[in-house]
This record gives sequence, C-alpha cells and structure tokens, in this order.
Amino acid sequence: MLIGVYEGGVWKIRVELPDAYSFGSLCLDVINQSWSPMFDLSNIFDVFLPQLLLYPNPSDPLNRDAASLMMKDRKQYDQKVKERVDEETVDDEDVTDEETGSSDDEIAGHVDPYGEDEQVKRSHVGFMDRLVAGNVERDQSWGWNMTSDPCKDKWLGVSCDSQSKLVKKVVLKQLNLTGVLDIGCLQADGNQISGHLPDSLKQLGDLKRFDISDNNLSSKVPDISGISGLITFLAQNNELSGEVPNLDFSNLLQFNISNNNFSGPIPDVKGRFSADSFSGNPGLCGEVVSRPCPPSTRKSGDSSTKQFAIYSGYAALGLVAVLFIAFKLVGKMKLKQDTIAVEANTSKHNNKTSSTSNKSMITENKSEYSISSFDSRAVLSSLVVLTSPTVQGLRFDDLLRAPAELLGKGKHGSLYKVMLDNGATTLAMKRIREWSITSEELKRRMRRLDQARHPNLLAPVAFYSSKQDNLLVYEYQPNGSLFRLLHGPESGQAFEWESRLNIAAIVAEELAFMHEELGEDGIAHGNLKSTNILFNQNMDPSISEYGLMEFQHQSFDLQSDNFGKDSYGSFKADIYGFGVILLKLLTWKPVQANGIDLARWVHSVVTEEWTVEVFDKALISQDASEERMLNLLQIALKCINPNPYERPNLNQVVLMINRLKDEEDRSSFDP
Ligand SMILES: Nc1ncnc2c1ncn2[C@@H]1O[C@H](COP(=O)(O)OP(=O)(O)OP(=O)(O)O)[C@@H](O)[C@H]1O
Repeated sequence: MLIGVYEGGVWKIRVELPDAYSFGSLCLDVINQSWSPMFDLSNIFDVFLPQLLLYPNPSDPLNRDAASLMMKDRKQYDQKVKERVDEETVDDEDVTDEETGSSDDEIAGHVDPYGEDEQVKRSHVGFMDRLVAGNVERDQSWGWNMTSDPCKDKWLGVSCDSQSKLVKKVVLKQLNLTGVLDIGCLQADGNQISGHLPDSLKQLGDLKRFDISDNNLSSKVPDISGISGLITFLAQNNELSGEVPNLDFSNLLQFNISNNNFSGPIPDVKGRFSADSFSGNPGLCGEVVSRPCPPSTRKSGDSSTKQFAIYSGYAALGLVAVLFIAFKLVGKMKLKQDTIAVEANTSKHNNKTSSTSNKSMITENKSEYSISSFDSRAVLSSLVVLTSPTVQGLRFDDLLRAPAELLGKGKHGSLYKVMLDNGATTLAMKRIREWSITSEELKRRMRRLDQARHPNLLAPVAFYSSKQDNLLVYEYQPNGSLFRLLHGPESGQAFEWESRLNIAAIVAEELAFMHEELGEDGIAHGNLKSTNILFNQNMDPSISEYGLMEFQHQSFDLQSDNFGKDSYGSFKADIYGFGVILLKLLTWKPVQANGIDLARWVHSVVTEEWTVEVFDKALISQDASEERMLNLLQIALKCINPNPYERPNLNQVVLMINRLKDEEDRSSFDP
C-alpha cells in the first residue's frame, strides 16, 4: 500500500520475463536497468516500484513534463499526481490495459478537464456509489451523477448555500441505503472549512488517515482514542482547542497539531514527535516543548495518575529531606553507610577522583539517588550479581559510592561509567526509571541471558530492580560503539572493508545464537542499533543491552501496523535493525527515525540508478570488491524488507555473510 500522494491508487503492472530467464530471482529490468538477478519479485513489488513512485528520478525522466513540474513546483506536482490517482482509481474498471500503459507517460502533460468543483462532485458521486453498492435501485431523479449539478439540479438530500451555491449539508434519510462506508482516509486539508468537528468522528473505527490541516476549524477534537488503527493525524493550522487528542502515539506515523489553540500537558508521545508537531500552541506544556507544566495541571485517565505519581514522588522527596535534617539535628542517625551524602563518598573516594566529570554518582546525581537512599539497607540486599567473575561480591553501596561519569542519556535511561577499586574495575551502569517490566520478568530475563552466554554478547553482570528504579550493570567496553567509530571524533580513520565485513559476520552470528537460544523464551534484542554494538580491548564487536526493550524498530510498511507487539515481531524487528546496521557499514550514513530514513534513501538511490553511489566513498577508494559490496547490500535489503514475514531469519543471514567472507578471504590469498 502506498502512502502520501499515491494513497488509494491502483496500478496495473505487466511483468515480462526474458526468454533466457533461468535465475531463481528477478531482475531490475522493470525499471529500465541492466540485468542483474539480485532481487526477487517481492523486492520489486514491495520496494522498488513503490520507491520509484515516491522518489522518481527527475534527472532521467521517462516523462519530461512530469519531471520538470516536479523540479519547478513540488506542491503542484503532488497535487497533480493526487488528482490523477483519484481519477484513475474511480474509473479503474473502465481502464483497459492499453490505456493504463499510456497513462504513465502523461502525468504532467495531462490537462485536467475538471475544475475543483468537479473534483468535489466526483467525491460525492463516489460516496453515493458506495452507499448504494448496487443493492438499491437508484432513481434518476436523485441526481448524484456527474452530468448534473448538486445545487442547480437539486440532488436528493443536498442543501446548498443560497449565495455561494456550494453544498452545505447532505441528509440521506430513509433511502434504504445498504452499502458499506469503510472510511479509511478522511482528508480535507487546505480548504476553508470552519465550524466544529462532529462527535460522530469517533464512529469511524476504520480510519487510518485523518488530515484536516490548513482550515478554520475551531472546536475541541472529539475523543477518538477508540480508533485504534489511526496512523496519520494532521490538524495543523486551524483554531482547534482543548487538550491534545488522546491517541495511541506508538502507532502514529504522522502527527501535527501545530498552530492551533490547544492547551494543557502534552502526553507521552513515545519519543516519536518533536516540538515541531506542537509549536504555535502557547497553552501547551511538557517536556517536548520544553515548557514545564504548572503543578495544578490535571489530566484525566492515565496521565493524571502519572502526574499524581510524580507529584507524590516530590512530596516523598520533601519528606525524606525533612526527616533527614531532623535526624541530623537530634543526632540519632549515623551517617556511615546508609546516608547518601557528599562527605561520605568524598572521604572514601576523593583521592581517586581527579577530574570534575569523575564525580561520584551520588554527588553528581544526588536528587536522582535520594529515593534509593530512603531505604538503603533494603536496596543493599537486592543487587543481584550474576555469574561474571569480574564483580563477585559487588554491593549496591559500592556502586553508589564509586566515582562515576555520565556517558549518555538514551531513550530509555542514563548510562554511567563507574570506576571501582581505584579504577581497577570499570563498569557501565544503565539506569532505567520508567519501565513497564515487572521485577519478576526482569529477573527471568536476566537469568536467561546469563545462561545463554555467547563470547561476543555483552551480558549484564549484575542488576537491581525496585518500583522506582532499575539498574543494569555491564562490563565497560573501552573502545566505544560502532556509532562512535562511524560518526565520532575518530571517524576519519580508515575503516577497512574487511573489518566491516567481519563486524557484520560477528554481529550476525551473535544475534543468530541469541535468537536460537532465547526464541522460545520470547527474548529478542528489541533495540538493535549502532550505539549498542560495542568494541572490547581487541576491537571485537559485542552486542549490548540485549533483551531490555520489547520493540523499537518500526518498519515503514503500513501493513505491519500491529507488527511487533508480540515477541515474534521483536525478532523480526531485530533483523530489520541488523539490516540498518549493514546499511550503515556500507554507506557510512547517519540514521534517524530508527533507520527508516536511511533505508528509504538507499532504496531511492538503488532504484534510481543502481550505481555504486550508495556506498561509502572510502570503500570505493580502497578498491573493495564492488560485487561483494553489492551482495552485502542485497542482504541488507532483504533484512529491511517492508514485509517482516519476508525477512530472512538470522541463520540464513549468517550463511550469506559467511559465504561473502569466504570469498573475501579467498580473494586476499589469491588476488
Ligand atoms: N558497556 C558499555 N561500555 C561502554 N560504553 C557503553 C556501554 N554501554 C553503552 N555505552 C555507550 O554509552 C552511550 C549511552 O548509552 P545508552 O544505552 O544510554 O544510550 P543509547 O544506546 O544511545 O540509547 P538507548 O537508550 O536507546 O539504548 C552510548 O554511546 C553507548 O554506546
């Protein structure tokens, strides 16, 4: 299914196989490229053709008019495409193969015989066609056809504005209509529609795309939280008010309510939408727009409970502080081990702390740790140390008192480098606060990970879980992450093709091992990306943070909306994540939006030209084998197949990559 301007379009595609066709897969001839048996039919239909439509190559056009319009005025081009798609879709049954064949060449050259009114009329007629659905005898006197005018010819049920002669109201009562109105897309953007959004909106249970942007609508948005499949909600540039609509943000691909009058706290948008989606609403507050919400702000449902929890947290903190001072004053409390105070750790560690960044975590993040300090004895007993020899006997209190450095804040928490025993042991500690996992589930996962050890998997060495906090302790990896290698300060250094292939092979093997071992337990990685591929002293890559998150990567296939909510989805998401890592190794390009943008870019380049453009220039200058790079790219494309069910499993991926590695090894012995 295509989105954007092509949504709802229907294409007839004729595929001819060459007489000499003898390969197991198909070629790119369909888009005018030279023969290459690299891709199978599903790649062509699911990826290349949609990509060709969404990212046409105007510098090498089949249709010059279309290309020049696209270059000159993208908006008008999109509009033209939309009109053409609507037209072809409505008239689909009447279109012969020959007509379909010629229509592709005429997108921009086509002169639209209809004005805007005709477009509106066409939608009305289409609407009635659906309602009638062939079951009801349609009386000619009803109108509702393309040869008459809804206002002048007084279509049944239609009332018009007496001055503007535009349709104002449609009432279709008791006409015995039986058709099905499966509205998946409600799009009325760029008009001057004013008034209220009807409450009945919530009855459109099949709605996927809702776009009322650029109008003059001025009501609250009705409660449409029950529309579970909504993937687009665009309402920017109106005068809408009230609270931000309560939607399933983890499902939405597009969301924008900027330039309205919305007010109140912004709900948890799962990190998917930035301030741009909310700007121009001075009454909104929350982290996304960097405007703290006043304490009096109340929200219904979940968020009010959350806020209550936050404010209760503050209250508890205040109470702790008061108690702490009281205890100090009356001298009833000894500050030796339990108290989290600056003096306590400086006395033990100040001679070890040389730089300002290497402060104790307790000093640096005192407020963050004050909750843990509430009952430090309980905490001490609940750090679970796993089987790693590095940290035997480690206590929670050792971790808290050791000098620490904040390495980064990811989507799911903060990561600290913790130095124990005068720097002899260095650990990485991930702190995840709001995590919906239960302690039991965390324990189960940690145990399984501990049992399923792979030499290249960075398994946790200890963990701690309480209601407020979860800590996961890993061995510190001194040589940074793959992300850093590619984009960090050392990124200028040569990064050989052989090393990249090696990394790909090791990571694939590691992941395949984990999937095999933990498949039955439903534990996938869930958040595979280049910051989670770390290098040890020998520069061997290892996967870290395995099994922490349920599902992060979203395929850009809209059909897989619900995909990934089960553990099978998470395994397939890992394969997608691995595909993006391969793309990074091949292209050296940064990734945004979980790799979807990189995947799209690669597809667009591959589709347009099928040249080596896509590869990192350093690889080309190293004289790396083009054939093997193309083969690795092919594997990456299989992994990021928009249809998760079509992705290979990791054992297949390992086989393919190892085959490439063998070829590479043979070629280096026998150049
Ligand atoms: N064991 C480790 N040793 C050394 N560096 C690490 C270790 N674990 C993570 N890092 C690095 O610390 C930084 C922060 O990691 P963190 O996991 O908090 O964020 P992230 O991976 O960017 O995002 P996310 O929260 O989605 O995992 C990253 O650059 C990561 O590569």
